[in-house]
Amino acid sequence: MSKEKLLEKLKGKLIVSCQALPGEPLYIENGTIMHLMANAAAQAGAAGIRTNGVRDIEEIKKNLDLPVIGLIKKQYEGFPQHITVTMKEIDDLVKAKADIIALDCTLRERPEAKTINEFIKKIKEKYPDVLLMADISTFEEGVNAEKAGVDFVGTTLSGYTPYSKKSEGPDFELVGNLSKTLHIPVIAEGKIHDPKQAKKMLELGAFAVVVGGAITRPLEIAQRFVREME
Ligand SMILES: CC(=O)N[C@H](C=O)[C@@H](O)[C@H](O)[C@H](O)COP(=O)(O)O
Repeated sequence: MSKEKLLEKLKGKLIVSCQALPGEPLYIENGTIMHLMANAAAQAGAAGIRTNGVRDIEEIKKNLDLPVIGLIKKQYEGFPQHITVTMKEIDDLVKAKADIIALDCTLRERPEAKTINEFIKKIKEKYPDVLLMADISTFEEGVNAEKAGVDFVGTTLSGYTPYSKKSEGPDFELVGNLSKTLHIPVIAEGKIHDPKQAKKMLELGAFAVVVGGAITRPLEIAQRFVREME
């Protein structure tokens, strides 16, 4: 799919993150049901899917004709990043035909390439046509990712790095500031728990909105009910 087509499909729309990691109730050792989650999202009118790992990307792409943002969660000893950290994961995601590849674009030191800018340069040299979504946690990281040449910036990691803003809900301020400043699409992601919050993200200038746990993680949803009723 061309970049123009992809942008047209995703603009102003909902992207549903369908992920289950080892240890989570919907994770299956020898199989997956994430494509069923993705089918539900598609039936509801979502415009894209975000998912983890080659198996789920391939399974979802077999079933649906929607753009897939792919990532591989894997941590390397001595480094804090966990979303698409080395070229091995990029190679696997390209092979799995992810339409967009999401990767940690924080400014922390990483394995292989010393900096994120070096890593992005290497990826674009190896795969000139690949589309990259920078998962960032602060304004500075978003600005840097745009300069480094990514195609989308997502607020995925706000609240998940030791130095980023901690709050219960989504980071409206970061989405608003990045949308005003960057020239590339900003994707609002992280802790968006109800439709009004998603709509507000669009009003703040977000290009598209990723919602994960509030739609696809039943444990998380049930916990919110239980906590509220205590
Ligand atoms: C921090 C991290 O590892 N986030 C992951 C990134 O892919 C996913 O576990 C989240 O579900 C996703 O970002 C969507 O966010 P939320 O589930 O809050 O709607």
